[in-house]
Amino acid sequence: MKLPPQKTKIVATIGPATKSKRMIEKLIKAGMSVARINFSHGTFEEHAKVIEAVREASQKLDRRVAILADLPGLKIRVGEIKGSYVELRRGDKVILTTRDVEGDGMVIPVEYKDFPRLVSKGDTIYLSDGYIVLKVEEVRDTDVEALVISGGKLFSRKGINIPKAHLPVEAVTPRDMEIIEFAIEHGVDAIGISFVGSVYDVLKVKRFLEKKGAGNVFVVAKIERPDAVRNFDEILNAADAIMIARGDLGVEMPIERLPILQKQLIRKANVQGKPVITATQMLVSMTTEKVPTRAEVTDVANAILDGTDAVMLSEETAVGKFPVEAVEMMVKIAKVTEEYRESFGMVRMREFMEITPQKGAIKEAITRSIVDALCTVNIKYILTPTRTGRTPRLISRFKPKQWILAFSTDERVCNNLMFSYGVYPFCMEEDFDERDIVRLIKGLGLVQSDDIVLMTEGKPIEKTVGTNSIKIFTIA
Ligand SMILES: Nc1ncnc2c1ncn2[C@@H]1O[C@H](COP(=O)(O)OP(=O)(O)OP(=O)(O)O)[C@@H](O)[C@H]1O
Ligand SMILES: CC(=O)C(=O)O
Ligand SMILES: [K+]
Ligand SMILES: [Mg+2]
Repeated sequence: MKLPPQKTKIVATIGPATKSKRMIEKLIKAGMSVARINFSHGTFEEHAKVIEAVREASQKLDRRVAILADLPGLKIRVGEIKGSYVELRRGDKVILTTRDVEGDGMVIPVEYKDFPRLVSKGDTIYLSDGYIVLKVEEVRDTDVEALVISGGKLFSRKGINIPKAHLPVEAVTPRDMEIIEFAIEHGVDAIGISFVGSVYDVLKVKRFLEKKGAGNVFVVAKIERPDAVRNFDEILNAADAIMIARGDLGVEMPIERLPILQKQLIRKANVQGKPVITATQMLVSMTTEKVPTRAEVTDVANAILDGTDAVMLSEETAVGKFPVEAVEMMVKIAKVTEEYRESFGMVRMREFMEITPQKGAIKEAITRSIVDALCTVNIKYILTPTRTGRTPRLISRFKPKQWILAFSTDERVCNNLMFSYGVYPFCMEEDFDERDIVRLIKGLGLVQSDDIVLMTEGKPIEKTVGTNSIKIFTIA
């Protein structure tokens, strides 16, 4: 077998342009690692079909794909607009209303009953990730009258941001809980919590999952409001992974702060060994064009150099004209860029040692010592038997140039390793041992006699102990 050309993981949002089996197969072949379903759009019926199609295609092609269910959360949205969009021009007066109407040029429905209570005269309202800007002129019972400051095409169901408004503190809504139940029933691997405000949002979802016997579902905390940035350390600690959701974050905070914030959040997630997804507008011009802009290509490359585990596509694959090309483009950028990060290992480790406290876990010491070994011996693969996925994730944070082959008996653990840079998971039979691993990778042609590999172990092997040793050996 051949391992993928790139170690960076690719999250692709499935939508109208890609929900068919044929398109999902194409995305998988192109390199999609995670299929994201945005529950802000579409119906349960559609989503159930997508889930089934992803599982079928993944099985047919023998390529592992995780499924991420992204919750709507607290986002206020525009309702349905006649003919799917209206063109708003600078100087136009519009009425945003909570009345149940279909939108046209003058009247725009808003799907949030308390909307008029959130704004007052003079406030700025952003539509469609900040693409359109309005200024509030008058607030009435169900209506908000506003002036278009900066115009553009406004499509149905686009987001509304009012950075000044104080939204309810709890980000996880009753509707989100219903979606989580649906997701569990349909065997989704991971849940993305939108607009996380504090650690309690993460814990609420975690507790619910545990109660439902789905404690192994991955919880991805989406960082997209200032509260989440402020409470980031606690959120990171409780979540399994994070997403830098730059779409909303870039409206809720001064957009010019994004680049540095992205680097800071990625570094913190790396130190903790939690996968991080960089999301939104990465190749957005490919929604309509076959070739991305130089700035977009550079953005993808820079996110990888920052240490992101995964890069994400939204409208590019959900509604775009070139979804397969967008995934292929990310693969190409990743492949070329990753070659230039080799030397990061030691530098990063020194930084990590300065940040992490001395009273770290045994795994912490073991995974650090691997970096040293990789610099000393010509090691072909890092082999990690794992129960929870923790060990391969702790190694992945150093972004080694070797693949980390992970071996687990748990399908869900394998799927969730699809979020981690450079990790290739294999699902094993119960009670597998070192010989089974070597037999498997030899059989697949990944290694030959005389190749040197590094394996992490929990000794004694018959007991449930965490990883506490490494072994470097030559394949017989
Ligand atoms: N399942 C779907 N059905 C229809 N359209 C979709 C679907 N998923 C995504 N889209 C379209 O692709 C666009 C980009 O997707 P994306 O997931 O970034 O959504 P978003 O509306 O910007 O909100 P969010 O902040 O929740 O990500 C959406 O605005 C929507 O127009
Ligand atoms: C992905 C997402 O929710 C955002 O960028 O806002
Ligand atoms: K969402
Ligand atoms: Mg968002």
